[in-house]
Amino acid sequence: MNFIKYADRDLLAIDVANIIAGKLKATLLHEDYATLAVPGGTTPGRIFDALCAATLDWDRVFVLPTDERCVPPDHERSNARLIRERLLVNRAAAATFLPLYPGSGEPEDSLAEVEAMLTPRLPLSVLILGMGEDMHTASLFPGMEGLEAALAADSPVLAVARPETQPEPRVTLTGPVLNGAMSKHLILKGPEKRAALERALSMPPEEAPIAAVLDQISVHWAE
Ligand SMILES: O=C(O)[C@H](O)[C@@H](O)[C@H](O)[C@H](O)COP(=O)(O)O
Repeated sequence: MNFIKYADRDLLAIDVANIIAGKLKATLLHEDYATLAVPGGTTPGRIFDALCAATLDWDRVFVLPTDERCVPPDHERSNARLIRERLLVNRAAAATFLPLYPGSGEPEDSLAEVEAMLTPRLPLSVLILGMGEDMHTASLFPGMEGLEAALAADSPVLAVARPETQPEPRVTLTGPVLNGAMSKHLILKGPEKRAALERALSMPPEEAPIAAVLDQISVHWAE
């Protein structure tokens, strides 16, 4: 695990955007396309604001969420909405979005279609993850019903029951898909999350799901 500390959150956002753009460009030098998975939450927006202006062949990039809340695509808690409003604009508007949830109905009803869409585009070229103070990542929450399955699943995506701390059911990329990304980045802010990450280093993924993806990951942190 490579831990990078930034002087402030703006510098983190600008630098991570540059790093991600560089990884995408490097992938596109030798691949027909690149697949970028990004988190929801309050941290990635500033990164998206910088990344969307990067000069690269966005028309050869697939963008998907690491997880999705089961809400309509225009809902304020929708990760698809966050990505469309903050990342898939400017030059990055040329990228192709791969939704994990169609925005209505039971998530299980569309999983086969999502899996068929996603599988040919794996492994992920670049992965950005966030983490909660409870050491969840994507929608892999400690104590969640179905967590063990999601940590070890053969399928790349699973619908999971509403985590206790969340208002809606989720769809999440599974542990092996996240951990198998070619370039992995964890974005963290605040002392509480740095402490939570430290704790996770000595915990099993069933108790600290972030522990399932820490192998060869770059952690980008600012106060
Ligand atoms: O859909 C989500 O909520 C995210 O994928 C989730 O895993 C997020 O990354 C963490 O909760 C950290 O969120 P912050 O960026 O707000 O700290």
